Amino acid sequence: MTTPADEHPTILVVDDERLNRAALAELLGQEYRVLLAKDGPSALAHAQREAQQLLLILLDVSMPGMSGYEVLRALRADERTAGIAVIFITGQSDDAAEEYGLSLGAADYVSKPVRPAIVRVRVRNQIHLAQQKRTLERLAQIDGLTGLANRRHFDDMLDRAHRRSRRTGSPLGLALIDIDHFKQYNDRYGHIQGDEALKAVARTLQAHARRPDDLAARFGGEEFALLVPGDEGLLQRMEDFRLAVLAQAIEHADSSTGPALTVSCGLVVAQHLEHLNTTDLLQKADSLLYTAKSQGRNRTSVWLQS
Ligand SMILES: Nc1nc2c(ncn2[C@@H]2O[C@H](COP(=O)(O)OP(=O)(O)OP(=O)(O)O)[C@@H](O)[C@H]2O)c(=O)[nH]1
Repeated sequence: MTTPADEHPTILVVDDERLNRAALAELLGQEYRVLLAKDGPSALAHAQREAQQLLLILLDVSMPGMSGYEVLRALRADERTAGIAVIFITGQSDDAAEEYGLSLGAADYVSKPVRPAIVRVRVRNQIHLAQQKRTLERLAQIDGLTGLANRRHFDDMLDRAHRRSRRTGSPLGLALIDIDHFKQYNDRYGHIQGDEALKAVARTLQAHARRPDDLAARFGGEEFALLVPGDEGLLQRMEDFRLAVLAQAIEHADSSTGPALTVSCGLVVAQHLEHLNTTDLLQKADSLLYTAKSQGRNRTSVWLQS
């Protein structure tokens, strides 16, 4: 599995001395994309903007204004930048300073004047570790069977989207989706074929999660979820998705709903989230899903908050 950070590992060099920045850029520029910052505030701005690509920061300790220690503390306090590895570069060579830097969470420590070969190896080691960490983080968010986001990741993203919508007043769309008569499907065609049907529905759902902030997830068993910050056309999209599953014509001879595999959906679009927490939203979507099931399945039940 590759991520943007694997293809373009990015390093940020932060040093108030132009010559030091230039030397490190030259040393590392062949292997990495190197960004430069001359002080703490611009380092933080770079880190926030490039958090997806940025794997490592080489951080000078002594800088006017904001010290490297303060920069590291600010990085750790922001969830977007908290996981970025930092190597301190410093002219101070006493043990206490080194111990202090490492205790703040720096991955490594390099003394000035820098020895190029040593810096190159230390950087390579940290980049390797950072890439492994990102891969594990990605794997921990993915459902192994379908490749969609798993329940844990979905819960995190729902939480985040809910906070954002509360703050901005923008709508939040949430759909829960359940395959109809899936027990009978497994009973007739077997569990392996059942897994293939789950994967087919997952692919169709993913194809309908088009915008960068949309999230298609496996909610559990034969249930899926779609999270859509904003509400642009969500109802239409759910209907398109439901009909696309039907159009795949996956034979389901034991379904009382029809000859092909179908899904039922419960859809909520909420805007005033002061009195609706994430559990309320999920419960609402779940009860709408139940309504869709009890009204005959292969349909979408909707609640649009006005
Ligand atoms: N093949 C396969 N089946 C699964 C998986 N996870 C859950 N299931 C099956 O999904 C079925 C869910 O059955 P029920 O909850 O009774 O629901 P249903 O038969 O779809 O009935 P309705 O929801 O009322 O239409 C069970 O038979 C589970 O074994 C999985 O990963 N693979």
